[in-house]
Amino acid sequence: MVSRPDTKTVLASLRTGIERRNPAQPEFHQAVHEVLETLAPVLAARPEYAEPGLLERLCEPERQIIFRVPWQDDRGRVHVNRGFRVEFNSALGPYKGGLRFHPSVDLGIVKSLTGKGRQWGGSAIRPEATGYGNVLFAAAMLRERGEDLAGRTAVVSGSGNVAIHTIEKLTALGANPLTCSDSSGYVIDEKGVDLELLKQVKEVERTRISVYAERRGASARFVPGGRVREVPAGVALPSATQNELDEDDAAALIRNGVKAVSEGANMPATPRAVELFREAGVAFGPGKAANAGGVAVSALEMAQNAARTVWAPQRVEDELARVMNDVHTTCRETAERYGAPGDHVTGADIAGFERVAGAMLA
Ligand SMILES: NC(=O)c1ccc[n+]([C@@H]2O[C@H](COP(=O)([O-])OP(=O)(O)OC[C@H]3O[C@@H](n4cnc5c(N)ncnc54)[C@H](O)[C@@H]3O)[C@@H](O)[C@H]2O)c1
Repeated sequence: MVSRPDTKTVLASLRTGIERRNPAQPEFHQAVHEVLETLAPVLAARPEYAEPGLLERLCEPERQIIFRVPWQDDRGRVHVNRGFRVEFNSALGPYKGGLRFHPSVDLGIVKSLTGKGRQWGGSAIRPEATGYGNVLFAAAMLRERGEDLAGRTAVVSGSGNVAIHTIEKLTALGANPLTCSDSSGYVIDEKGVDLELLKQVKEVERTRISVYAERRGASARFVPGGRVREVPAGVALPSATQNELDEDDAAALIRNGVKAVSEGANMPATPRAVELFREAGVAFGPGKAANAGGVAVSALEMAQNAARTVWAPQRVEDELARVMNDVHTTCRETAERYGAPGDHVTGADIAGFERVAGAMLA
């Protein structure tokens, strides 16, 4: 009789194979590793998932396209960059995507982003929804523990699309966002970030975040090269870029009593930082669930287009709130079902996996 290798051995050999086949793609390795780690209980409970090469297929994109992006700078010089499109898995229907323009972009980063099933939303990205949705997810995690977002201080990193709308929603729900940042450092504003001034500096004038502090007056100061972890707060919403929050940041946030951390950016917390939050019992919202608001509103937009109707903004916001609550409930219930109550990382990974794996097997 041939004995089956145990789940741990299957996952370890899969991981080694993926690293060998995809060299020099650390973000992709990180994304795969994070998910595989949480799948052990579902593979042990449902051996059929391990049989038909399902995991191997899930970890290999259906198609990858690398293409030329010529562009002209302000002096009229032409540059040639590379673009990447990764179509990972269409088992649940059409691919969903976004656009990222950044010097760090390569194939490994693109492979680590973008895949969300229909239960998380749908196709492209709408501006306010990712930040709004992340705040709603953080609020749901706090509610689950009998706590409230209103009245809490928050640290937000970044000052782009996600950060700005995160700050807007925090303020609307009665929390106090104290910080925003860019790659030059961060601003702390004791009175709470002034959204209009931030938009003027970043969206209109497109200048450095230090200009915000120069104009804001006594309540704000700019900390060059600093990291928002230095600021004590009840909630942290990293909303800038991948791997911006490392284990030292996590330790400082935990020491300062953070209650909830929710990822607005994709993979902003390093694996070790996530581990520390989970060990410390901090409510942690993984980006694959917490920042799904953008794709959710895109799906709502498609529904309106198909019905040739336009919903009032409030209706879209109400729908977004419903979707984010559903995403949170799915994470919570799945985590409970697999013996990890309160662990939204496990809940999000297993719920997403079950959905895609089920469709592929069918
Ligand atoms: N826009 C969306 O709807 C959406 C949806 C899901 C996930 N995301 C993810 O959220 C993140 C932010 O997206 P965005 O649309 O706001 O991008 P953006 O380009 O509008 O903003 C990024 C911000 O991060 C800042 N930043 C970059 N590197 C930094 C660093 N090292 N330290 C501090 N600040 C830094 C930039 O100055 C900028 O303000 C990305 O990881 C993106 O993939 C965005």
